[in-house]
Amino acid sequence: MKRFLDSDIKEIRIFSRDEKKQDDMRKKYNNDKLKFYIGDVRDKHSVKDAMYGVDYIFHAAALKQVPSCEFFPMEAVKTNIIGTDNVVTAAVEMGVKKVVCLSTDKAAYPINAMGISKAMMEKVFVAKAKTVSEDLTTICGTRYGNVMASRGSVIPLFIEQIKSGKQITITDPNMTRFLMSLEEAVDLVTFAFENAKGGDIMVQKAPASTVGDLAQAVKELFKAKNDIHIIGTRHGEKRYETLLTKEEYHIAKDLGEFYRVPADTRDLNYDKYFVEGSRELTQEKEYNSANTNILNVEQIKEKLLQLDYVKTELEAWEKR
Ligand SMILES: O=c1ccn([C@@H]2O[C@H](COP(=O)(O)OP(=O)(O)O[C@H]3O[C@H](CO)[C@@H](O)[C@H](O)[C@H]3O)[C@@H](O)[C@H]2O)c(=O)[nH]1
Repeated sequence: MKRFLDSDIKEIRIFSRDEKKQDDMRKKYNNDKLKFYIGDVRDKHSVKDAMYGVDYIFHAAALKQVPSCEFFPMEAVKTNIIGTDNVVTAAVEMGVKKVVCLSTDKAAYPINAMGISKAMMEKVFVAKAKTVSEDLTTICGTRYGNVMASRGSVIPLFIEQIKSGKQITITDPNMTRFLMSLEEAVDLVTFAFENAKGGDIMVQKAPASTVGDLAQAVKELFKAKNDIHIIGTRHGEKRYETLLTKEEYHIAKDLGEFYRVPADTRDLNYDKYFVEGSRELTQEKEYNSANTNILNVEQIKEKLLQLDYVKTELEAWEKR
């Protein structure tokens, strides 16, 4: 938001369901460029109403918590899949120039309802992208891993546990997750906005860490003595996350800091599949949080100290 407010963009529309969060945001930014629209991606009318005169869309609306989607998978279907279809269909109808859809590493080789619904979301926008001329609407996406210290995630949880003198709960110390700051996630979305072609999924190369080392790094920063309690994995969790499947790695373009996964442009002509076959899928490796650059405790601490949230919490903790 900060980056957009400082640009020469004429108007920024926030479309979401939550009046309270919108009101908080209105007060926080206090800027006439920002306009707020109440609606729900599940309701195409409300989506369309917000799109008059709009050039670009960043579609981030989602049910994104793994456990809640596990218990209410149809809710994930409605928001993540049907909601995305509503957004991209309305965008095409309204002549929006570009739509960037935000996905997650949990959509690659998905095993939980959240990841499966996000994988379907990717299928929905890639298929739509192929039906529309890029001169009219370019539809593309990004896929990224855990955003460090995002709301409800494990870093704020560890910090709260330390502050309240509780045990630090670790699911599986050897579980790995990609680590990205919010700034890096925004860089990826901006990169996709500037460079992606219709149907592309953009992925950013990122380091990872084990959850055990992450907890240790937080403990050391806060000079905490809290005990560690191993609680076991939660509903629908994977030991490691995948940002590029083997199949995608095979076709992905390495752009330095990013990968571009282009859409399969073949058409629906079954003959070809039987007669021609296609490229050979060799023993490619996938790109995952277990084979990327794994940070050690010192490196995680360095990365944590770059986060405003952690810096503020740490200062308050040291002054207590
Ligand atoms: O008490 C806890 C809670 C979590 N974890 C672990 O910490 C890691 C991160 O967990 P969390 O911060 O809850 O994130 P994820 O479950 O990995 O999911 C987040 O990251 C995804 C990207 O992978 C996003 O799509 C999701 O919306 C977002 O919730 C995982 O290995 C958990 O097993 C613990 O060790 N102890």
